[in-house]
Amino acid sequence: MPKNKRPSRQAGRFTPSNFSGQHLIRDKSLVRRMIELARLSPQPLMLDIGAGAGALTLPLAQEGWQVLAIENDPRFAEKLRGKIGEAEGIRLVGADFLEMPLPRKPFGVVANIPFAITTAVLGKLMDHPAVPFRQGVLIVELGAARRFTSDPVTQARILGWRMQFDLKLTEPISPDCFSPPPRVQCAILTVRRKKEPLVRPSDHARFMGLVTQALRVPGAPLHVVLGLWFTPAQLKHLVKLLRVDRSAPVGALNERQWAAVFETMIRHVEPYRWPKAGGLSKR
Ligand SMILES: C[S@@+](CC[C@H](N)C(=O)[O-])C[C@H]1O[C@@H](n2cnc3c(N)ncnc32)[C@H](O)[C@@H]1O
Repeated sequence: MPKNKRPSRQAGRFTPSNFSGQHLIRDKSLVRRMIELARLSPQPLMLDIGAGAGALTLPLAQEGWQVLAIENDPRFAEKLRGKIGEAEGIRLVGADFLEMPLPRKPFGVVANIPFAITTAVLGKLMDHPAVPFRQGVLIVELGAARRFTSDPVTQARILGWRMQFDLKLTEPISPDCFSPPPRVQCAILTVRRKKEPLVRPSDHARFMGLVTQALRVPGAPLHVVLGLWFTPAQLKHLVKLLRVDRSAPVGALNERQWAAVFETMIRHVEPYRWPKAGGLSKR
């Protein structure tokens, strides 16, 4: 049995489930749409994460991009190698994206990623602002796209991404665009690095330390949570600045308000009271 195929019981028999998320794009208009979106902020180098049989790899190269295609299933990698042949501008890596080193020069991503590792893939691209990821056009589960883009943001990790990047649920896509069709609705998620991040990249780890602790209980009242670090007088000033009720849930703050909380902490709270920097995955 291939490494990534988990057996599942179906109609009394063991059948391999599609654990690697091998839902290949079969609708060419979807490929054209993704390329159109990628052109809005082009990078010379594009990563196709989970390249499969090359539905995106080859059209991207034909449009003039240098493409780094990554595929960890050796059968697909071999098939794709044959298809690429002498085509220029494509490098194929047969590896697990989550384990491989990332390019050091700026890059974008255009990919139909396996849904099972969506958060891990996005984390590898966006947890650390020093990673030179600039923009992405990604097919993800509709539910995940909603979670990444909706307000309020109650998960520290997603908040961290949104301080550095604009994430947008661009459009829903029908499962019929894929073969075999996934059981869930899908969407195009576009990501673009902000020109002006809401927190300086050099402060990102410190910011993550604050929000990881502050959002442990997103429903807790703001004054109770922020009272861990701010004095009553500082808190009074902060609540006024944020224009919120001091009893509002801490998880109701938006990105700009979090930027203001952080800035106020750096300016007015004595460093020995700051929460420990952290909350980042390993690179
Ligand atoms: C949803 S399919 C997309 C295939 C192709 N890009 C397309 O759109 O037709 C996801 C692909 O990712 C590959 N894959 C799964 N996990 C991976 C990983 N950790 N690293 C690299 N590729 C992976 C699967 O083998 C599969 O080919």
